[in-house]
Amino acid sequence: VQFRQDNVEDFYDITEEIGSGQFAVVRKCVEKATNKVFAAKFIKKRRARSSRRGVTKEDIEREVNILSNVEHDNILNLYEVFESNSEVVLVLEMVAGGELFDFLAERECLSEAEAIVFLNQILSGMDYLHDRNIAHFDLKPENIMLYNKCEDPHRIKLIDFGLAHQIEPGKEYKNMHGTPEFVAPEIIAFESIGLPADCWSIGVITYILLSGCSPFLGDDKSETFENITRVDYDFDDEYFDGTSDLAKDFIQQFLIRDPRKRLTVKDSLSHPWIKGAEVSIPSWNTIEPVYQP
Ligand SMILES: Nc1cc2c(nn1)-c1ccccc1CC2
Repeated sequence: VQFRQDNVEDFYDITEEIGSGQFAVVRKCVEKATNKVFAAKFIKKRRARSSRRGVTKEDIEREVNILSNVEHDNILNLYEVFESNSEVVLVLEMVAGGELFDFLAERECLSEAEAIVFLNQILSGMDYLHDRNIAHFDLKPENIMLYNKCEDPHRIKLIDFGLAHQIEPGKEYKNMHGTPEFVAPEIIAFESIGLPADCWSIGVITYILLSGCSPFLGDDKSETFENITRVDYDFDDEYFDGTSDLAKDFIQQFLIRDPRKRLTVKDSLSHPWIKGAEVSIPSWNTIEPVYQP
Protein backbone atom coordinates (compact mmCIF):
# COMPACT_ATOMS: atom_id res chain seq x y z
CA VAL A 1 0.00 0.00 0.00
CA GLN A 2 1.46 3.36 -1.06
CA PHE A 3 1.11 6.48 1.08
CA ARG A 4 -1.04 8.88 -1.04
CA GLN A 5 0.30 12.45 -0.91
CA ASP A 6 -3.20 13.88 -1.57
CA ASN A 7 -5.23 15.64 1.11
CA VAL A 8 -7.57 13.11 2.76
CA GLU A 9 -10.24 15.85 3.10
CA ASP A 10 -10.52 16.06 -0.70
CA PHE A 11 -11.78 12.48 -0.79
CA TYR A 12 -13.47 11.96 2.61
CA ASP A 13 -15.82 14.00 4.77
CA ILE A 14 -14.24 13.75 8.22
CA THR A 15 -16.79 13.81 11.07
CA GLU A 16 -16.91 12.98 14.77
CA GLU A 17 -14.10 11.51 16.86
CA ILE A 18 -14.74 7.87 17.75
CA GLY A 19 -11.54 6.95 19.55
CA SER A 20 -8.09 8.10 20.44
CA GLY A 21 -4.73 6.69 21.45
CA GLN A 22 -1.47 8.28 22.64
CA PHE A 23 -0.42 9.74 19.25
CA ALA A 24 -3.52 8.96 17.24
CA VAL A 25 -7.10 10.19 16.90
CA VAL A 26 -9.75 8.11 15.12
CA ARG A 27 -12.62 9.89 13.37
CA LYS A 28 -15.63 8.61 11.49
CA CYS A 29 -15.40 9.53 7.81
CA VAL A 30 -17.53 9.17 4.66
CA GLU A 31 -15.95 8.56 1.26
CA LYS A 32 -17.31 11.30 -1.06
CA ALA A 33 -17.37 9.13 -4.19
CA THR A 34 -19.30 6.23 -2.64
CA ASN A 35 -20.92 7.57 0.55
CA LYS A 36 -19.38 4.58 2.33
CA VAL A 37 -18.46 5.00 6.01
CA PHE A 38 -14.90 4.34 7.24
CA ALA A 39 -12.74 5.08 10.29
CA ALA A 40 -9.82 7.47 9.71
CA LYS A 41 -6.91 7.04 12.12
CA PHE A 42 -4.79 10.23 12.20
CA ILE A 43 -1.26 9.40 13.43
CA LYS A 44 1.07 12.28 14.39
CA LYS A 45 4.48 11.92 12.72
CA ARG A 46 7.57 12.37 14.92
CA ARG A 47 9.28 15.63 13.89
CA ALA A 48 12.81 15.34 15.31
CA ARG A 49 14.80 12.17 16.08
CA SER A 50 15.21 13.30 19.69
CA SER A 51 11.52 14.08 20.13
CA ARG A 52 9.37 11.81 22.34
CA ARG A 53 6.16 12.97 20.68
CA GLY A 54 4.59 11.41 17.62
CA VAL A 55 5.30 8.10 15.94
CA THR A 56 8.42 7.39 13.87
CA LYS A 57 7.95 6.78 10.13
CA GLU A 58 9.46 3.32 10.66
CA ASP A 59 6.79 2.39 13.27
CA ILE A 60 3.98 3.77 11.08
CA GLU A 61 5.26 1.80 8.07
CA ARG A 62 5.43 -1.34 10.23
CA GLU A 63 1.74 -0.96 11.24
CA VAL A 64 0.72 -0.26 7.60
CA ASN A 65 2.77 -3.20 6.25
CA ILE A 66 1.24 -5.61 8.75
CA LEU A 67 -2.34 -4.39 8.12
CA SER A 68 -1.78 -4.42 4.34
CA ASN A 69 -0.67 -8.06 4.37
CA VAL A 70 -3.36 -9.53 6.61
CA GLU A 71 -6.93 -10.37 5.62
CA HIS A 72 -9.14 -12.06 8.21
CA ASP A 73 -12.76 -11.69 9.30
CA ASN A 74 -11.68 -10.82 12.86
CA ILE A 75 -8.96 -8.33 11.95
CA LEU A 76 -9.78 -4.73 11.08
CA ASN A 77 -9.25 -4.09 7.36
CA LEU A 78 -7.06 -1.22 6.03
CA TYR A 79 -8.30 0.42 2.82
CA GLU A 80 -5.81 3.18 2.02
CA VAL A 81 -3.24 5.53 3.52
CA PHE A 82 -2.76 9.30 3.11
CA GLU A 83 0.30 11.25 4.21
CA SER A 84 0.84 14.95 4.87
CA ASN A 85 3.98 16.53 6.34
CA SER A 86 2.65 16.29 9.89
CA GLU A 87 0.58 13.12 9.94
CA VAL A 88 -0.32 9.81 8.30
CA VAL A 89 -4.00 8.86 7.94
CA LEU A 90 -5.05 5.19 7.87
CA VAL A 91 -8.48 4.71 6.27
CA LEU A 92 -9.82 1.67 8.12
CA GLU A 93 -12.95 -0.47 8.05
CA MET A 94 -15.62 1.04 10.30
CA VAL A 95 -16.76 -1.00 13.29
CA ALA A 96 -19.59 0.59 15.22
CA GLY A 97 -20.27 -1.77 18.11
CA GLY A 98 -17.85 -0.17 20.56
CA GLU A 99 -15.09 -1.80 22.60
CA LEU A 100 -15.46 -5.23 24.19
CA PHE A 101 -14.23 -3.34 27.29
CA ASP A 102 -17.44 -1.25 27.40
CA PHE A 103 -19.68 -4.20 26.48
CA LEU A 104 -18.21 -6.05 29.46
CA ALA A 105 -18.57 -3.02 31.76
CA GLU A 106 -22.32 -3.01 31.13
CA ARG A 107 -22.61 -6.71 32.03
CA GLU A 108 -19.99 -6.96 34.82
CA CYS A 109 -19.03 -10.41 33.51
CA LEU A 110 -20.09 -12.89 30.78
CA SER A 111 -21.41 -16.45 30.91
CA GLU A 112 -18.85 -19.08 29.83
CA ALA A 113 -20.90 -19.60 26.65
CA GLU A 114 -20.77 -15.90 25.72
CA ALA A 115 -17.05 -15.66 26.59
CA ILE A 116 -16.37 -18.65 24.31
CA VAL A 117 -18.20 -16.95 21.41
CA PHE A 118 -15.80 -14.00 21.75
CA LEU A 119 -12.73 -16.15 22.43
CA ASN A 120 -13.33 -18.34 19.38
CA GLN A 121 -13.04 -15.19 17.23
CA ILE A 122 -10.09 -13.72 19.17
CA LEU A 123 -8.23 -17.06 18.90
CA SER A 124 -9.12 -17.37 15.21
CA GLY A 125 -7.67 -13.92 14.42
CA MET A 126 -4.62 -14.54 16.64
CA ASP A 127 -4.03 -17.99 15.08
CA TYR A 128 -4.00 -16.30 11.66
CA LEU A 129 -1.46 -13.70 12.88
CA HIS A 130 0.74 -16.18 14.77
CA ASP A 131 0.82 -18.49 11.73
CA ARG A 132 2.51 -15.52 10.02
CA ASN A 133 4.80 -14.87 13.01
CA ILE A 134 2.98 -11.59 13.71
CA ALA A 135 2.64 -10.67 17.39
CA HIS A 136 0.02 -8.02 18.29
CA PHE A 137 1.77 -7.02 21.57
CA ASP A 138 -1.15 -4.87 22.79
CA LEU A 139 -4.05 -7.29 23.24
CA LYS A 140 -6.61 -5.96 25.71
CA PRO A 141 -10.42 -5.50 25.79
CA GLU A 142 -10.02 -1.89 24.54
CA ASN A 143 -8.42 -3.23 21.34
CA ILE A 144 -11.23 -5.70 20.65
CA MET A 145 -14.16 -3.95 18.95
CA LEU A 146 -17.68 -5.26 18.39
CA TYR A 147 -18.71 -5.14 14.75
CA ASN A 148 -22.08 -3.74 15.74
CA LYS A 149 -24.30 -3.66 18.83
CA CYS A 150 -27.52 -5.21 17.60
CA GLU A 151 -26.13 -8.40 16.05
CA ASP A 152 -26.32 -11.66 17.90
CA PRO A 153 -23.98 -13.44 18.44
CA HIS A 154 -21.53 -10.55 18.56
CA ARG A 155 -18.81 -10.44 15.92
CA ILE A 156 -15.53 -8.83 16.91
CA LYS A 157 -12.51 -7.29 15.17
CA LEU A 158 -8.98 -6.93 16.55
CA ILE A 159 -7.78 -3.33 16.19
CA ASP A 160 -4.70 -1.16 16.77
CA PHE A 161 -1.62 -2.84 15.33
CA GLY A 162 0.55 0.09 16.43
CA LEU A 163 2.77 -2.20 18.54
CA ALA A 164 2.50 -5.30 16.32
CA HIS A 165 5.73 -6.87 14.99
CA GLN A 166 6.60 -9.66 12.59
CA ILE A 167 8.97 -11.84 14.69
CA GLU A 168 11.80 -13.36 12.64
CA PRO A 169 12.10 -16.95 13.98
CA GLY A 170 15.36 -17.34 15.90
CA LYS A 171 16.02 -13.58 15.95
CA GLU A 172 15.97 -11.93 19.35
CA TYR A 173 13.36 -9.19 19.80
CA LYS A 174 13.21 -7.01 22.92
CA ASN A 175 11.05 -4.02 23.60
CA MET A 176 9.25 -2.49 26.51
CA HIS A 177 5.72 -1.67 25.48
CA GLY A 178 2.11 -2.63 26.04
CA THR A 179 -0.35 -1.90 28.82
CA PRO A 180 0.87 -2.90 32.32
CA GLU A 181 -2.24 -4.95 33.28
CA PHE A 182 -1.84 -7.18 30.20
CA VAL A 183 1.93 -7.47 29.61
CA ALA A 184 3.70 -10.82 30.03
CA PRO A 185 6.49 -11.30 32.61
CA GLU A 186 9.21 -11.54 29.91
CA ILE A 187 8.31 -8.02 28.71
CA ILE A 188 8.77 -6.65 32.24
CA ALA A 189 12.02 -8.61 32.65
CA PHE A 190 13.19 -7.19 29.31
CA GLU A 191 13.91 -10.70 28.03
CA SER A 192 13.40 -11.63 24.40
CA ILE A 193 9.69 -11.52 23.54
CA GLY A 194 7.55 -13.12 20.87
CA LEU A 195 4.20 -14.75 20.13
CA PRO A 196 3.84 -16.20 23.68
CA ALA A 197 3.46 -12.63 25.02
CA ASP A 198 0.10 -12.46 23.20
CA CYS A 199 -0.92 -15.81 24.76
CA TRP A 200 -0.33 -14.41 28.26
CA SER A 201 -2.59 -11.45 27.38
CA ILE A 202 -5.31 -13.85 26.14
CA GLY A 203 -5.16 -15.56 29.55
CA VAL A 204 -5.62 -12.18 31.28
CA ILE A 205 -8.49 -11.23 28.94
CA THR A 206 -10.27 -14.59 29.55
CA TYR A 207 -9.93 -14.12 33.33
CA ILE A 208 -11.55 -10.66 32.98
CA LEU A 209 -14.35 -11.85 30.65
CA LEU A 210 -15.42 -14.52 33.17
CA SER A 211 -15.03 -12.53 36.39
CA GLY A 212 -14.97 -8.80 35.62
CA CYS A 213 -11.75 -8.69 37.68
CA SER A 214 -8.19 -8.13 36.48
CA PRO A 215 -5.86 -10.87 37.82
CA PHE A 216 -2.66 -8.85 38.37
CA LEU A 217 -3.95 -5.27 38.76
CA GLY A 218 -2.33 -3.57 41.75
CA ASP A 219 -2.77 -0.11 43.26
CA ASP A 220 -0.05 1.25 40.99
CA LYS A 221 2.05 0.19 38.00
CA SER A 222 4.93 -1.22 40.06
CA GLU A 223 2.59 -3.35 42.19
CA THR A 224 0.96 -4.67 39.00
CA PHE A 225 4.44 -5.50 37.61
CA GLU A 226 5.31 -7.25 40.92
CA ASN A 227 2.15 -9.40 40.71
CA ILE A 228 2.89 -10.34 37.07
CA THR A 229 6.56 -11.16 37.69
CA ARG A 230 5.55 -13.43 40.58
CA VAL A 231 2.55 -14.78 38.58
CA ASP A 232 0.64 -13.88 41.73
CA TYR A 233 -3.07 -14.35 41.03
CA ASP A 234 -5.87 -16.63 42.22
CA PHE A 235 -9.42 -17.65 41.34
CA ASP A 236 -11.20 -15.86 44.21
CA ASP A 237 -14.34 -17.87 45.03
CA GLU A 238 -16.28 -14.63 45.28
CA TYR A 239 -15.93 -14.24 41.47
CA PHE A 240 -15.10 -17.75 40.27
CA ASP A 241 -17.51 -19.79 42.37
CA GLY A 242 -19.64 -20.94 39.42
CA THR A 243 -16.79 -21.11 36.91
CA SER A 244 -15.99 -24.55 35.47
CA ASP A 245 -12.66 -26.27 36.15
CA LEU A 246 -12.10 -26.44 32.38
CA ALA A 247 -12.34 -22.64 32.12
CA LYS A 248 -9.86 -22.21 34.99
CA ASP A 249 -7.51 -24.73 33.38
CA PHE A 250 -7.73 -22.81 30.07
CA ILE A 251 -6.66 -19.59 31.86
CA GLN A 252 -3.97 -21.33 33.94
CA GLN A 253 -2.26 -22.76 30.85
CA PHE A 254 -1.75 -19.23 29.45
CA LEU A 255 -0.58 -17.64 32.72
CA ILE A 256 2.69 -19.58 32.90
CA ARG A 257 5.94 -17.69 33.61
CA ASP A 258 8.11 -19.58 31.09
CA PRO A 259 6.99 -18.49 27.59
CA ARG A 260 8.14 -21.85 26.16
CA LYS A 261 5.78 -23.75 28.47
CA ARG A 262 2.79 -21.47 27.82
CA LEU A 263 -0.17 -22.74 25.77
CA THR A 264 0.04 -21.62 22.15
CA VAL A 265 -2.98 -20.16 20.33
CA LYS A 266 -3.03 -23.17 17.99
CA ASP A 267 -3.12 -25.64 20.93
CA SER A 268 -5.72 -23.56 22.78
CA LEU A 269 -8.16 -24.12 19.90
CA SER A 270 -8.15 -27.83 20.86
CA HIS A 271 -8.51 -27.19 24.61
CA PRO A 272 -11.64 -29.10 25.85
CA TRP A 273 -13.17 -25.87 27.24
CA ILE A 274 -13.13 -24.27 23.79
CA LYS A 275 -13.51 -27.39 21.67
CA GLY A 276 -16.11 -29.10 23.79
CA ALA A 277 -18.39 -26.10 24.11
CA GLU A 278 -21.93 -26.57 22.80
CA VAL A 279 -22.46 -22.84 22.61
CA SER A 280 -25.97 -21.48 22.34
CA ILE A 281 -26.63 -17.77 22.83
CA PRO A 282 -30.19 -17.03 23.96
CA SER A 283 -31.48 -14.51 21.43
CA TRP A 284 -35.00 -13.14 21.67
CA ASN A 285 -36.04 -13.30 18.03
CA THR A 286 -34.93 -16.71 16.80
CA ILE A 287 -34.98 -20.29 17.94
CA GLU A 288 -31.88 -21.16 19.96
CA PRO A 289 -28.96 -21.58 17.56
CA VAL A 290 -26.66 -24.34 18.82
CA TYR A 291 -23.11 -23.72 17.65
CA GLN A 292 -20.72 -26.64 17.14
CA PRO A 293 -17.34 -24.81 17.17
N1 LIG B 1 -6.14 2.80 18.32
C1 LIG B 1 -7.34 2.66 17.69
C2 LIG B 1 -8.52 2.98 18.38
C3 LIG B 1 -9.73 2.83 17.72
C4 LIG B 1 -9.70 2.38 16.39
N2 LIG B 1 -8.52 2.03 15.78
N3 LIG B 1 -7.37 2.19 16.43
C5 LIG B 1 -10.94 2.26 15.65
C6 LIG B 1 -10.93 1.65 14.40
C7 LIG B 1 -12.15 1.50 13.71
C8 LIG B 1 -13.34 1.98 14.25
C9 LIG B 1 -13.34 2.61 15.49
C10 LIG B 1 -12.12 2.77 16.19
C11 LIG B 1 -12.10 3.54 17.47
C12 LIG B 1 -11.03 3.07 18.40
